[in-house]
Amino acid sequence: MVILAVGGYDPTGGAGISADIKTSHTLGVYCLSIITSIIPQTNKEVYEKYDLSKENIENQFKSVFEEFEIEYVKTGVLTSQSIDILLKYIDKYDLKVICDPVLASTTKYNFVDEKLMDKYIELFNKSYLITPNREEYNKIMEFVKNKNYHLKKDLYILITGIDDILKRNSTTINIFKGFKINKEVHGTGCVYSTAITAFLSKGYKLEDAIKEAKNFILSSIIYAKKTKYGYNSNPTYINKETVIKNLSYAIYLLKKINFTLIPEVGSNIAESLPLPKDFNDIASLTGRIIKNKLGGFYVVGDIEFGASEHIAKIILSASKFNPKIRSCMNIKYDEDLIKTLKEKFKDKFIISSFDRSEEPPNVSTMEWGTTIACKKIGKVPDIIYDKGGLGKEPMIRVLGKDSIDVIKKVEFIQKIYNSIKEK
Ligand SMILES: Cc1ncc(COP(=O)(O)OP(=O)(O)O)c(N)n1
Ligand SMILES: Cc1ncsc1CCOP(=O)(O)O
Repeated sequence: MVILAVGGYDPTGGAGISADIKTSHTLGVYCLSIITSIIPQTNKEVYEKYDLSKENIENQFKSVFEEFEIEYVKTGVLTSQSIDILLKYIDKYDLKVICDPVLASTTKYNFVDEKLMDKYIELFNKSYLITPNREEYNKIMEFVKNKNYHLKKDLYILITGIDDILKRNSTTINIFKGFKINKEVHGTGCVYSTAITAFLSKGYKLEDAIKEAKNFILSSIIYAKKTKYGYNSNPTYINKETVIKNLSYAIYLLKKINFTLIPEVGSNIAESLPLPKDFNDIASLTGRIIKNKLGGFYVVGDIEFGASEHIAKIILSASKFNPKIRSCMNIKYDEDLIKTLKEKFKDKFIISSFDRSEEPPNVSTMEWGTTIACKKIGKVPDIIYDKGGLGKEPMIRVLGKDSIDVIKKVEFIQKIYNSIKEK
């Protein structure tokens, strides 16, 4: 698959063409790119907008269309010159244009004047989809009304926000629910519209492309790159395939460990999609990891979503404190082990716990215990343990960013346990 991104260049890589290429590459789609303007900026301000010449943009278009067959084009920051050229190519190659009408930067630098707005309306009427945020949508509709312009009836308009509204011919077709994440990530809009374009190029129907891109953008916000003045887009794709592959490899690694920290109830390891809503967003073994009679263990069952209850509840609670924590495994409790980890490895493991005797009535122990353990230290620990209760085995739970991370922690913990027991 190939898409073309036409937009501005942001040297910090947060927005513009850099964000488009990162997004497309992450989604396995080859991204051609045409630069309209060079826009040095930070998360505090835009320094300038240097527009490339008509001739240079003409040659950029000429090169990509000479070298590639192109169906989908995503646009970011545009200039009059680049719109004039693009309009000709739309007609010549019957291009499907997804136009992200970037009227201004989040740092309030205007990219568009009235003359350019006229050009944008012309482009909208030759586009497949436009993806304005709510503010951009209102400005566009006010401009259209004031100038007595009209938008073509078959133009899809996705008004982006926490929830996104898909319209066509003034009719709402669908609403895509989202999450409010308190993190302003530079380039989010660019990444989102490019992700939609990439999924369309893979053959997704529009509403499926939007849905998948919405999930994608949440991961990219969660894993955004921290900068001096904010966060930059860091397109990250974690889907069911990613989770199943991680768990499969984690179990492969576990089998290479002399793993003996298996509780009587057995162990399970689980990993979730980003921001899991329920058990169905979390994969684990359908069985358990259980001891065999030779001092080793069996891995029982397959990897399936919705298979875990106890570990899933731990992940659901932990991810509310830190959405980067997507995996957990329960292992056998040992007092000396916890004591040693606390005393000698506090720089490697953050440890917290809960006491079952303090459990209030009518709660889920795993949800309540995990929440208590996180609140106690103000973050999600690497290890949550409890000393058991009436008919309840004491337990250690190891948490991490994914199941491979968890297994590597378990491997280290097992080595510490072995060294203690050898003494
Ligand atoms: C070169 C360039 N392209 C696009 C933008 C807009 O990015 P941002 O201001 O972060 O807005 P969203 O992408 O989040 O809508 C830019 N600043 N520079
Ligand atoms: C029984 C039990 N209790 C705490 S973890 C555990 C094993 C894993 O349970 P599940 O497979 O329901 O996550």
